[in-house]
Amino acid sequence: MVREVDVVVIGAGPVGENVADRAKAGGLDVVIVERELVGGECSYWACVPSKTLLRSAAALRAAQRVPGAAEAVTGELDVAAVLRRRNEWVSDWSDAGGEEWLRGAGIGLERGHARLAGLRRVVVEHADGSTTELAARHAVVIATGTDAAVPDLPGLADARPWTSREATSAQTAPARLAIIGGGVVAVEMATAYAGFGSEVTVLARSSLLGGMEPFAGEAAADGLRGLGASVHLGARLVSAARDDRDQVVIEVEGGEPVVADEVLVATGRAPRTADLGLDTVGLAPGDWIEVDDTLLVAGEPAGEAGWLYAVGDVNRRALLTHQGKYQARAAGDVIAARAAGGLVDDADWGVHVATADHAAVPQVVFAEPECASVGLTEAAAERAGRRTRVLDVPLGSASGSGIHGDGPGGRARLVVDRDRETVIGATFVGPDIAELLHAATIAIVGEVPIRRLWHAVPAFPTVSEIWLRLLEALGRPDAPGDRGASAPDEGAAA
Ligand SMILES: Cc1cc2nc3c(=O)[nH]c(=O)nc-3n(C[C@H](O)[C@H](O)[C@H](O)COP(=O)(O)OP(=O)(O)OC[C@H]3O[C@@H](n4cnc5c(N)ncnc54)[C@H](O)[C@@H]3O)c2cc1C
Ligand SMILES: NC(=O)c1ccc[n+]([C@@H]2O[C@H](COP(=O)([O-])OP(=O)(O)OC[C@H]3O[C@@H](n4cnc5c(N)ncnc54)[C@H](O)[C@@H]3O)[C@@H](O)[C@H]2O)c1
Repeated sequence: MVREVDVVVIGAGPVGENVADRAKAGGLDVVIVERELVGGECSYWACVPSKTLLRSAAALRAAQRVPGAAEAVTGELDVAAVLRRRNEWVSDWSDAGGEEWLRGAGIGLERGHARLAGLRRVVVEHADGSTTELAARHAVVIATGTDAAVPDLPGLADARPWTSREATSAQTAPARLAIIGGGVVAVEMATAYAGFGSEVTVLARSSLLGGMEPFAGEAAADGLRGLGASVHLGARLVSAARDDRDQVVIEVEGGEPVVADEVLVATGRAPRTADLGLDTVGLAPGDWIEVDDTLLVAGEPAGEAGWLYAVGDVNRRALLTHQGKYQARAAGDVIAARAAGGLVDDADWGVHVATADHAAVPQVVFAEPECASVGLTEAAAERAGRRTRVLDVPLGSASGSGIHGDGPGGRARLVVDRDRETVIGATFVGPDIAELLHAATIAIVGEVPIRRLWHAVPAFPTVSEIWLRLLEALGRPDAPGDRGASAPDEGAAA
């Protein structure tokens, strides 16, 4: 039997859920297909468990930076309590809440593995081997996310490596953890497990946090070392194996082997498209799926344009939950608009496009210290041929930062477009700076002129006064004597 619906969404991660929600709100009849847990990677094996694993030790360190509070911190981190709190946040890996939310929103759920079966058709294979065929009147949306990519290092696959799934769901902390990779997962998991007291060794083939300003990766490396981790940059790995004592032994070119109880592979992601029936619509199985700014799959899949969308991680535009959900809002709304024959607002920054993917993708790495960035780095701006001014100020130049806590202050950078006189990139590195980021995102997306930013007054004494220090470093427009001048701050830390 074929079940006819307006829209079929494949994958009930945060992105699929949001597409379904918007399309439903637009008056369409929607079915979502999920083969594991409603809520996806983010809720159960990524954002939520990783952040709950990190938070307790970060809170402890924050207290230790404030004399008076520091003296009151007399105990050790209670790792078992951290793991219990993580288990609560992931509902012990039950998606009953997600299922209830779908029911409440009036979105149909088919549990099973979905595959495309030609034009606007999807076949769902259920756990008992039975199938359901879905025919979409208007659109099919692929929101299947990504899996961890495991590199082809000799012996690694047989060494039972952890991926982000095992690292975020472990019920005990290994005594020794080796981590291959230097990106966000590697840095955050190294921070979490070092905080638990594991002996952590990071093996990165280059520097850390490659997509950010170099000073962010340097601070993350220093921070990890400060937590007792070993950080090897530029490491060339030869092989990995589990020995007869169940230890993982990783051979490193020109160095001593690294021996650990577990090895986490954190070397990026691969799209979940290998077994999705992509060949039935003329696309290559296993590939990332290219889309336009309305999230429509490029070309004419199965010979007809305008019905197949790919949203979230799977389109590789920005592998972040918030950015995928942003795409999802645009996709759900444009599907409803196209179904109704309504106006499609697909100009840059229109309702139905994900323009910010190109200009302002915010990201916070919950490292020690936190590293947050949005927009272009200095190097990316240069590659894009933009004429820029780059301003750096120490975080401690805002007295709010010093009052917030003692210790290494961190750094803030703005990348300003000289021709347009607007901010096009920002990076903040320091303790508890995550919440500084959204102001920068608004400045970039709003293309707020620098001369107007001078009127956005940060409250004293908040860490946000770092914005004033950055503007002072830039100089006030039309005040020729003021280039780079900095007015005194009441009580700024050195
Ligand atoms: C360790 C880690 C930490 C992270 N932390 C953050 C963070 O702090 N902030 C942030 O913004 N991002 C973070 N991310 C990234 C974030 O997890 C992803 O960007 C996000 O999950 C993508 O959402 P999605 O819905 O596209 O895919 P997913 O969350 O992967 O969901 C896809 C869903 O599709 C289902 N599915 C796949 N194939 C099929 C099929 N054929 N049939 C039926 N169902 C299918 C899957 O079971 C899954 O439920 C983190 C990632 C990792 C690995
Ligand atoms: N706080 C957050 O926002 C957050 C947290 C975790 C993950 N994420 C997202 O999840 C995605 C995946 O994170 P990730 O850390 O796995 O990927 P990543 O792309 O951030 O980093 C991959 C790292 O692995 C290294 N690498 C790649 N191939 C390798 C190989 N063959 N051998 C050795 N090293 C290799 C790269 O040099 C890089 O350092 C990211 O895009 C990130 O945006 C976000």
